[in-house]
Amino acid sequence: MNPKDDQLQPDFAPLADWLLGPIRLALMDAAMELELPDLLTKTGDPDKLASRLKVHRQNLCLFLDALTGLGLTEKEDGFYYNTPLADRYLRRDRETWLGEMLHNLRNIQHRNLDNMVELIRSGPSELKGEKRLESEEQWKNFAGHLINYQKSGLARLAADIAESLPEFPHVKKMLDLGGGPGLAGMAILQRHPRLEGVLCDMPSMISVAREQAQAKGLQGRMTYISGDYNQVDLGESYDLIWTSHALYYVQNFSHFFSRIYNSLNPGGVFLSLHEGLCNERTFPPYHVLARISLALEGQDVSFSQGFIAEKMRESGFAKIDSQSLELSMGPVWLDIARKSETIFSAPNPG
Ligand SMILES: C[S@@+](CC[C@H](N)C(=O)[O-])C[C@H]1O[C@@H](n2cnc3c(N)ncnc32)[C@H](O)[C@@H]1O
Repeated sequence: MNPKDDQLQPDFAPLADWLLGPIRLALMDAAMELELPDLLTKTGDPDKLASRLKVHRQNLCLFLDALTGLGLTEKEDGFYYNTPLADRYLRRDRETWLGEMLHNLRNIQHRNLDNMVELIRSGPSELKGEKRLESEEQWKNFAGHLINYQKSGLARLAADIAESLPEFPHVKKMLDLGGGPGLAGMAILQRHPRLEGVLCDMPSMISVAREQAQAKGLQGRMTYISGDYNQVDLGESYDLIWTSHALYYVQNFSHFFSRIYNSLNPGGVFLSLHEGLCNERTFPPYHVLARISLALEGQDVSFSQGFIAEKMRESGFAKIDSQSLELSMGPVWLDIARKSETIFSAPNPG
């Protein structure tokens, strides 16, 4: 073999790195179980931490050193502090606490790791109840985690996107379709004092959303459509429809998008934020890996790139613009569908 050939071989660093995946997760889990991010706001002294937690001091220090390697703590002169990451997302007293979301997503994303080979050999078997993605029971259990997820960034993103539309000053009525606890739609409402909001979701989510609207003082500006969006009347005279990560349960896209089209006023805008798999459904890796457990059990629901924009076009929208956005949980496509070629942006919103 030519010695130069050896230099052309790939490094095995990725394989070595994959071994660390379960270790990283176990460290984060243990930190949350010990409620360390909360405790570290009171003291970073390992002696005090060990005595408060009633744990083995030396092992606690080894563990804290590893958390520092992971990026959840910083260490200085033997004292430990939360990094901004741990401080914002792993403290239970923060409204951006993601503990429940991480727990729920782990249960979904990892649920077939132990029987992966069996699923590859035999294929999916029939799924019942809560395990089915369209089950209301499942979404009911996820309401709390969706609240914190939306507060951690999605709500602001939705409001930024809506506000950036030239039509926004003239928008009077909007629909948040499959909006869960509704904080994305409510954030849009908070950017526009005359806007009325409608939220469509399953009954159990609607009751959570009512509480959220009340807490924000938006109860007088919100109404609700409770039920399966394939069946219920979606309402009419919208200027804006927002939907994110919610179209997986649509039974007939052509029919559904025609209903959306008809529910919009002339000049209305339909915004969709969903992933778009490409490279023969192998990319982006985040979505492909995060959803392999679901896909193997027969729930391969991810959208392919361009699918939603194509359905928008087919249902009569005159102008569709698509752009990709980097979110914390993988890249997504924002598809903006307009009923009219010309953008409605009269000079004075009145
Ligand atoms: C992944 S969550 C997304 C929530 C929110 N749009 C977001 O981006 O955070 C999916 C939402 O779709 C709702 N959903 C699922 N099937 C539905 C259906 N058939 N009709 C109405 N809503 C549905 C769920 O209750 C849940 O709130």
